[in-house]
Amino acid sequence: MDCDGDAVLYLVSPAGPACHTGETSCFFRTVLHKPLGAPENAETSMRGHGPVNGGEAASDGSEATSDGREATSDGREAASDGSEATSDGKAVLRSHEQVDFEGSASPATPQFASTAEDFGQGEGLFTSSEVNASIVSDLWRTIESRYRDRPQGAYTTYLFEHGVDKIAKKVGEEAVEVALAAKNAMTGASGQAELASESADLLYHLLVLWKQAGITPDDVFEVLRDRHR
Ligand SMILES: N=c1c2ncn([C@@H]3O[C@H](COP(=O)(O)OP(=O)(O)OP(=O)(O)O)[C@@H](O)[C@H]3O)c2ncn1[C@@H]1O[C@H](COP(=O)(O)O)[C@@H](O)[C@H]1O
Repeated sequence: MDCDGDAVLYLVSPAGPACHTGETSCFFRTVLHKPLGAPENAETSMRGHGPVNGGEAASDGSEATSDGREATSDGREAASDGSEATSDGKAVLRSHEQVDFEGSASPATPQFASTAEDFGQGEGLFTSSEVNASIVSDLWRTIESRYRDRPQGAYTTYLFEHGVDKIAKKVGEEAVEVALAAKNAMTGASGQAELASESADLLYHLLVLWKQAGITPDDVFEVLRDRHR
């Protein structure tokens, strides 16, 4: 409850989509902040789909963007230059609002970015890695819900039901597969794709192991932060 007793904040776990876009929550975009020391008038970036400033629904059920442009039928939004956002349906939005970091902002026309270059990769501001890293927190939330709800048929439930020995064994197997894939990756692009895939398997099983053993990604990230020079 807040200081004057007129607002209560509940942390809930939705059973299904709570957002009109079909997302579990309305808060599915990631905002990347300007790094300390970056120049004045640096831009903020957002990841997600749907209108930036709460556009109104069009008659066909699609949504208009804040500047009146209409979303595509599959939920993606058209960019001002006619290009569309990412093919996985998660358009990448980039607000060109000028932010002075004293709290005031002057609105400008929102534009839509779909490539790493659009995010300023190479400019030292925002990288696609920072944007993509949000999948780890999404995956962690799913793993937590599997631990809590144990839906039948889910592979994560299967792992939790078999316990720490099974999960630790899977982590060991996946780690060996990563090591072998790394050897192949040295000889070409297909090996690199295999390494990326095996690494994803390892990361997933590692997150499941953390959950089973009672630690969180934050516990690990704090260790990394402490070590970082
Ligand atoms: N990221 C993953 C993920 N990565 C790998 N795997 C599974 O890990 C297994 C690895 O394959 P293996 O051949 O080594 O293992 P297996 O023979 O299938 O299983 P075992 O009998 O050896 O345990 C495969 O079944 C993969 O599907 C994953 N399973 C689930 N997720 C994510 O976890 C979330 C919840 O998934 P469910 O619990 O399945 O709903 C979703 O977001 C998924 O995308």
